[in-house]
Amino acid sequence: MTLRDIYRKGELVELTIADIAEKDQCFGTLDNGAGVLVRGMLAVGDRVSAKVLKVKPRYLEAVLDELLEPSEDRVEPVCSVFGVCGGCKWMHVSYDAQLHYKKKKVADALEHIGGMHDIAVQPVLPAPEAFHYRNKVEFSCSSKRYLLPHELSMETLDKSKDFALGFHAPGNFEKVLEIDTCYLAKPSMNEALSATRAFALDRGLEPYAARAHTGFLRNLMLRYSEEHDELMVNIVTSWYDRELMEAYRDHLLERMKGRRMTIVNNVTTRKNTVSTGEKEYVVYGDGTLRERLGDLHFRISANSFFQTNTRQAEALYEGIMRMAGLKQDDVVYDLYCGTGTITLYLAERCRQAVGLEVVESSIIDAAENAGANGIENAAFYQVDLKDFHTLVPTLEQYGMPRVIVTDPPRAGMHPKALETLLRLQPETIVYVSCNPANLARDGKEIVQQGYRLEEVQPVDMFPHTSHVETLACFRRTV
Ligand SMILES: C[S@@+](CC[C@H](N)C(=O)[O-])C[C@H]1O[C@@H](n2cnc3c(N)ncnc32)[C@H](O)[C@@H]1O
Repeated sequence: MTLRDIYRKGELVELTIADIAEKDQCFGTLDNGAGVLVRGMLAVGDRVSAKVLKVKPRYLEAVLDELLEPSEDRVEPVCSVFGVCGGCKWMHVSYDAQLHYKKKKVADALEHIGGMHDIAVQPVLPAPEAFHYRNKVEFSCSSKRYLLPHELSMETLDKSKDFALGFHAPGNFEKVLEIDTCYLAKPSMNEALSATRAFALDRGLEPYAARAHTGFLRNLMLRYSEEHDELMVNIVTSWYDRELMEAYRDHLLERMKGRRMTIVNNVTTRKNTVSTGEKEYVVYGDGTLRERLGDLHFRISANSFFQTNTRQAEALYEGIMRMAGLKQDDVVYDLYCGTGTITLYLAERCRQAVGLEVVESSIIDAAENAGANGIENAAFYQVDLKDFHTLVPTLEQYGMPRVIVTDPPRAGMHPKALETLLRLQPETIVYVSCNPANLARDGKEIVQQGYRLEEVQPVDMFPHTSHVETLACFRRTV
């Protein structure tokens, strides 16, 4: 008998959740041994009833129908829109349990995808703050409000359902869920959110309609400097209206008296929902923030890349430095260097650091950051790393790198970039990864080319989400 002979779509099954699975799903087995992938806000140890969505040849796909007995790992989520907003998928489990499952995620990927057994993954380095840790949050404005079940019947919402400022409902490019307080954002960001909403509603600002590509107010992007307790408010609109922006400035300054801030207006006519404007107007202050990481100082503009959890970024970078084990005379490459933060950390401890990155504005920021910090032994090159090999002859002027740090985007390294890295045969490779599966895939190749995976240190940059950053140190054995 196959599973298809036993189960039907829509049928309810009862099971205990045994493990986490890909794509924020969980896994469990039925009494007869059949495996079930379950969607929903679940915790390992929950006893649930789940509705079958698909019967696959070897397992079932199901969705949570009812929580029968809660897991001991469960805690009360602090956020009233938890479960609807896609931002914090793990807010209902204790922080200790989150760390445990993040470590397991890394260990499982290394074993099952990377074929690397007996790797001692270190306990996850916890974040110093579990809430209000984000230094950048981006809210969207929409003419279509995503209504919560209890709001659907509220007549008072008739008017305000045509305006929402918050986060996109998961998988919905059009509808936005109103957010009053985001528990990952800094308190001053929540103040700016509510002040902006009040201004927009009072002035009757037309919210952006994604499908029709009409409307004025598109996004509210907020950044925060820990060093100066200063906020950057970046209001993204479809066109520029100077008088209105001046009124917005006065409104924010009045509503948020005593808060240090700078205000910019990015204007974009593009269809996509990215907050990068085609033109930027500085409305108040100088339009940039200053932030410190370790001994280094950075200037951050509205559109530059910067690690989102400032304090934990320092811990991450300290971990990289420890694994890199630099000597005074070393040459080190920093692949996918963004605005050069890691490169500059490295440069302080070696003879020459070289940062490589594809985005031109990031390379310009990186060179400026080097100058502002008085660092002369850091060089930056703009390159798509799949073409890394074409740059190698130019880089020979610095000498061979003993250490290479690589911090690729979620997709991991391009095979040609990895091939070039391995051809350079550095003694040490420090791989910084935001995706354990791709770390395992690339790690497998690195190990096959004569390296030993010596240390794996996961770092929690994003509490209450399932994301985990990992540092992996590979040393050449031949
Ligand atoms: C995870 S971020 C690393 C940022 C930086 N290391 C830091 O700590 O701030 C990945 C970086 O890779 C860059 N990138 C993405 N694809 C690339 C490519 N094909 N070649 C070079 N850089 C790329 C992105 O622009 C981004 O800055």
